[in-house]
Amino acid sequence: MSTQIFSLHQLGWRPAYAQHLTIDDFEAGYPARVVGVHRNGLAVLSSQGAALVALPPQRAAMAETAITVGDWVMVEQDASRMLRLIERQSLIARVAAGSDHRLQSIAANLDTLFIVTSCNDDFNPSRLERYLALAFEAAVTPVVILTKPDMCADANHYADAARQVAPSVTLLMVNATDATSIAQLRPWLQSGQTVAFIGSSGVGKSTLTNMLVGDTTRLTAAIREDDAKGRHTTTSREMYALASGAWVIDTPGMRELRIGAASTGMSAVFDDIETLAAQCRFRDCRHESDEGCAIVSAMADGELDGRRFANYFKLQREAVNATLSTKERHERDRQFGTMSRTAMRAKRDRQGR
Ligand SMILES: Nc1nc2c(ncn2[C@@H]2O[C@H](COP(=O)(O)OP(=O)(O)OP(=O)(O)O)[C@@H](O)[C@H]2O)c(=O)[nH]1
Ligand SMILES: [Zn+2]
Repeated sequence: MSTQIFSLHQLGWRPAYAQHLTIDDFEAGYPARVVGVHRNGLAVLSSQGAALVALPPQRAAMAETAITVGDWVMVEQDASRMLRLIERQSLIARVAAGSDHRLQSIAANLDTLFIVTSCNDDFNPSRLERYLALAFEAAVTPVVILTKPDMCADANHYADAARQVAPSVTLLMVNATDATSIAQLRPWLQSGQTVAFIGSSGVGKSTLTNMLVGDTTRLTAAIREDDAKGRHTTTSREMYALASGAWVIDTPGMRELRIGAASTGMSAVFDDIETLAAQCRFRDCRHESDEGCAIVSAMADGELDGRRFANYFKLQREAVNATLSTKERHERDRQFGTMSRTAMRAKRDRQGR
């Protein structure tokens, strides 16, 4: 079991968390940060050290969706049992696979989301927009990292394209294999800061984190702890400390993110398009013909990239889908089913069968 003890401040505690707690809360328990979520409880770190705490019975069933890595919880004094979840400052969630489109928590209380892409074929403005919308929706500050500038003849071409997509977002060009270059990340990696890396396979996320972990013992290593019945259990952590004192959240869920109901995030990334849409002559403009449509006219003038508008449309559709209730989705699927059956019948009729 890890013996390192962190202060609340080192663990990322902020005064804002205390605003939602009462004196009674502090008398009953103490705050702890969730570093792993398991079927039999939560792996937490607090100023008392590492522990595996049980979930209250009503929480256990919904633990996987309700509490996530990075969360702050109150733990009962002496009982190793979670009392309550402390209100989050930010939350990355995704639409769960399956038909009910539940929102599933992935990572909580992040300060920065590093969006990693490379100066090569991986670079894709639409994917960048998707990740940016996700960060803004989660209330996390995005920072774009362009890796492999050393392997490309014209890295500035990629940097310009990234700036065009997100003029107000910080962009760093980082050779992930070079410690001097990685030092550019320092302002976001101060003690108690929590970050995550997102991006396609092979863009350099592990290279970056491995370099940043430095000499300290990597805390992702499984730790052995006694569970409530005195048995040894092995728990793995999905949040670990960097040499600088910052925390990295690295959960499997981070690698499979789809956008959810992201209206705030969409507005932050596509404010240019939403401003244009407000100038269309008709309030319900579908932006398809040039009759008083500010968007069609901006595309014709070359002021708005057709690719960007198409991606806005696509993400918007995904976001709407995510907010439909199961009943509405069934109704839509049923209508679609009727439509395709009618089409099939028409086709058979035409073929004289
Ligand atoms: N020259 C150079 N090589 C890099 C850079 N960033 C990453 N690489 C190399 O690219 C390869 C893939 O990097 P990884 O760190 O494994 O990529 P990843 O994003 O963690 O990939 P997954 O684990 O599959 O998600 C490794 O061989 C790295 O050494 C860079 O900035 N410059
Ligand atoms: Zn329009």
